[in-house]
Amino acid sequence: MSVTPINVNDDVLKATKTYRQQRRHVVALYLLALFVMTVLFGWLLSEQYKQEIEAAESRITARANVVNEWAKGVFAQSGQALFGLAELLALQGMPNSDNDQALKRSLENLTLYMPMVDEITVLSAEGRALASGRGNRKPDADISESAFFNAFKQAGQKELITPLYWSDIDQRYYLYHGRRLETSTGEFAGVAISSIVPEVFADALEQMSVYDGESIALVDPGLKFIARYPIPEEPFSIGSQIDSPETTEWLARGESTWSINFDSPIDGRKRLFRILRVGEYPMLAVVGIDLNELLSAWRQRALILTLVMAVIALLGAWGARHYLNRLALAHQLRQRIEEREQARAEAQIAAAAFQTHLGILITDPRGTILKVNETFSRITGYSEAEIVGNNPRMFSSGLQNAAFYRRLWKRVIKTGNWEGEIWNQRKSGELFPEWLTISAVYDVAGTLTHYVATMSDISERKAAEQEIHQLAFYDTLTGLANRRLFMDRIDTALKELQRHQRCGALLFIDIDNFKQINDTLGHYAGDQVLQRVARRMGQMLRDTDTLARLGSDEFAVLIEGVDSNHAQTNRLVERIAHKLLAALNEPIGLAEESIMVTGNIGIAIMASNEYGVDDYLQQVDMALFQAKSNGRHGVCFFDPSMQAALLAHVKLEADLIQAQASQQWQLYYQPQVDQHGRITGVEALLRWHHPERGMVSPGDFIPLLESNELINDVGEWVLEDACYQLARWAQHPRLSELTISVNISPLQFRDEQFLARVEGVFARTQAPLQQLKLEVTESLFVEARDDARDKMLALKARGVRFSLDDFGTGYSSLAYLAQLPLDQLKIDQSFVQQVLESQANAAIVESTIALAESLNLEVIAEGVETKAQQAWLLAHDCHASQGYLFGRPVTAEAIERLITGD
Ligand SMILES: Nc1nc2c(ncn2[C@@H]2O[C@@H]3COP(=O)(O)O[C@H]4[C@@H](O)[C@H](n5cnc6c(=O)[nH]c(N)nc65)O[C@@H]4COP(=O)(O)O[C@H]3[C@H]2O)c(=O)[nH]1
Repeated sequence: MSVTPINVNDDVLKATKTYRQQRRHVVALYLLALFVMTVLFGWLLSEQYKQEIEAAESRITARANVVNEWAKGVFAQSGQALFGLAELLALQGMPNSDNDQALKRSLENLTLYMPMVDEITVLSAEGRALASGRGNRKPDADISESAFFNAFKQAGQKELITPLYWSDIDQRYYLYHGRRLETSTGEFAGVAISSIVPEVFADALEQMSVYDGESIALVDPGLKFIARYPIPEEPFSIGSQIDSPETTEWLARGESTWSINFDSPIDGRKRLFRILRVGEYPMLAVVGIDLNELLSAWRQRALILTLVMAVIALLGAWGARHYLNRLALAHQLRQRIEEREQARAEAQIAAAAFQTHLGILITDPRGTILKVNETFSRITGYSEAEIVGNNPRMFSSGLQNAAFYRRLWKRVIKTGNWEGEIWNQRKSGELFPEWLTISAVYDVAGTLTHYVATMSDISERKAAEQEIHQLAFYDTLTGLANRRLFMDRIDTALKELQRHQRCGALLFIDIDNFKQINDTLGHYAGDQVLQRVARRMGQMLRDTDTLARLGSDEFAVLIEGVDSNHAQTNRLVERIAHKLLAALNEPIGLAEESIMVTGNIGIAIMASNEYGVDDYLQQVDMALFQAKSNGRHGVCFFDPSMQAALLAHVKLEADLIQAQASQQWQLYYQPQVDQHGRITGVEALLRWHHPERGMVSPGDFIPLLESNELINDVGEWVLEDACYQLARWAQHPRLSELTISVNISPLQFRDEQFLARVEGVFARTQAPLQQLKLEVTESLFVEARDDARDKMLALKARGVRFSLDDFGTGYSSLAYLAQLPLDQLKIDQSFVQQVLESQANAAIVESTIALAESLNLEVIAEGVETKAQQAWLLAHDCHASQGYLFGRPVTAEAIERLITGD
């Protein structure tokens, strides 16, 4: 089934995000439009307001100017009349009581022509009224002391107008306009005063056409009310004091015009005022306009605009809301589509998931199987029809007990799921491991609806794990534990032993000459030998013991918790070790031949707390080394003295390397005699002059030389020194017949470079090779026999002879003797020295002599110490001998002296 990948969740999220963004954009756009519209309307209204105010200002300014001019005209008219009067009186001179009638008439006439002037009076220089324009009114006022009158006495003061002035006589207010009268010579002659009635201003203002809300007022500089239109209601009448601190302040500033906006102190209405000083006269023209009335049209427009704006805002809000609704609807629609897509995708996924490589089984809450997938059928081998309706118990392997299942279900009920490894049974009856997950499924109300189990067949994985484990911890050839596992087991065993105060044992088993077996019989045979040996040893051990293969031919055994008694443990382990050796010694039948293997066992008893794994490994190693060194194919327990011996061994090894470097070697020669006791030859025996130890015997260091391959170099030196000796003796008539037997170690002989090295020695020394005998041991022929034979033949061709040393101690396989190019058998001294005491030894020696005779080989007995031994040997036809009886190993010079008698 192919499934189109749908990333539904991502789409839904993206769509929701876009929707929210769009919604935010619409709201932001609407608010922006609202803001712009508000700013625009606000600006429009403020502009109109400004225009209204500016228009009103220019209107009231113009009106104030008109009033100003008009008021000035009133005073100018009065001023002209007074001027004419003053001119007249200057010409005619001031009247007296006799001639004042003409002046009175003139004054009456003047008054008649100036309706705003109530009376014109002429005062004498003393302030006494000389004549008045009001008919026969008696001049009764004396104002000589008044500031107004006295001001005219100043020559420069021509004309002066008072603010509103209360006339006690007339009980009314006047504005007195005075003019200085002068004589023809210019001296102060008196004052002509015209009394201007303030009402005239009110009448004049009344004549003016004013706009609605407009007011025109005249006040004197002391803010006393003179006139106003519209006429104010009580208590404002001429002379009333107007309370306007702002105006008082302005007056103090001395400015001539002022526009201000405040509540009128007269009618309390908020007005825009234009205030002008009326020329130099003591009067202010105040034109005001009622702001309420002025702005009523503007307010109306503002109201309309606001309404329009509100309507637009509402319409916009409605449109935006409508759009948002549409968006929401579209979003919901898209969401629903996407949810449907999601559901479809989930269904697809569920279907795909159901067809997975995992086996799936679905049950109802009672455990009745409702459905399984193909994988489940394939794993179990049951078809769906065979499974559905059953209980999963049908797969039970029986390997898990009821308690296991109880725990499993307890966990499922508690936590909702369980997972783990379980063994089940296929239809075929085969048991198999599976990894099982059980999940409880609940509906939204929390009611258990199903159980879903998924499982995977882990038998292959298990097998692979097992294989990995096997490879990691077991030896592939023998199936035994490998070094890693063995070390692990020792570690664990040691802890156990220490905890339970018991003893255990470590055994290292080394198979002798396995390398030779491998080289001569091939690796396949070698492998077979190892497998057989492993099997046999395994049969000798208990299940609790661990048998391991640590290296090619190294085996080890761990014996755990044997006993708490050390001696008891020793005995038991020794018995086991001998059983193992005996098992090893059984002949092993291979395809073509049967071979014998031998081995050595080193044992360390593990008991105390003071040693760790490494210590015990070291101990068992030493014990094995000791067992091998003993050379008896036996068993050796570790004892502390070994450690010292090993150290000594290590020291000796270092000294040997030094010995070779500084040529601390010397050859001693031991005589070999014939039946007459005549020296026919010598055996070259190596001696080591150790700077501290003195003369060291080869028995102590030859095995060490062999173990680190120094034997090749030392052996070459021995051969070379012996050959030089031969070459020297060849020059001596009484020594030229002497042979020299040189010991050749099997390891030296087997070395690939052996022939080349020997040829080099021959070439360098030019020794008479027919006088040279190489002593080889039987062990040389245990393996690579053909190779040894070939080398012998090659040397034989050069005239070299061969003697078989230590005969009778080794393998003694007679069959090969005939095939080898030998010249002499050398009877080992162990037989010779017991020849008189042991019949068995005597029999061996006898048969060796007979064998040599039958093979046409010479025979020589070594280790002859007594005449009796010599006699016995001679009686049994062994004519050649070597031993202390004839001479100990000595220097070449000593041999020469012995023979030549010099
Ligand atoms: N008890 C007793 N011993 C007697 C008597 N006659 C001789 N011997 C000793 O027996 C050993 C004879 O040498 P081997 O069997 O070849 O045994 C030799 C030989 O296997 C080895 N060896 C000595 N020199 C060399 C050498 O140059 N090369 C090699 N590869 N091995 C050598 O060391 C072994 C021991 O040599 P040595 O200590 O020199 O010991 C010599 C000699 O001193 C006797 O009547 N009684």
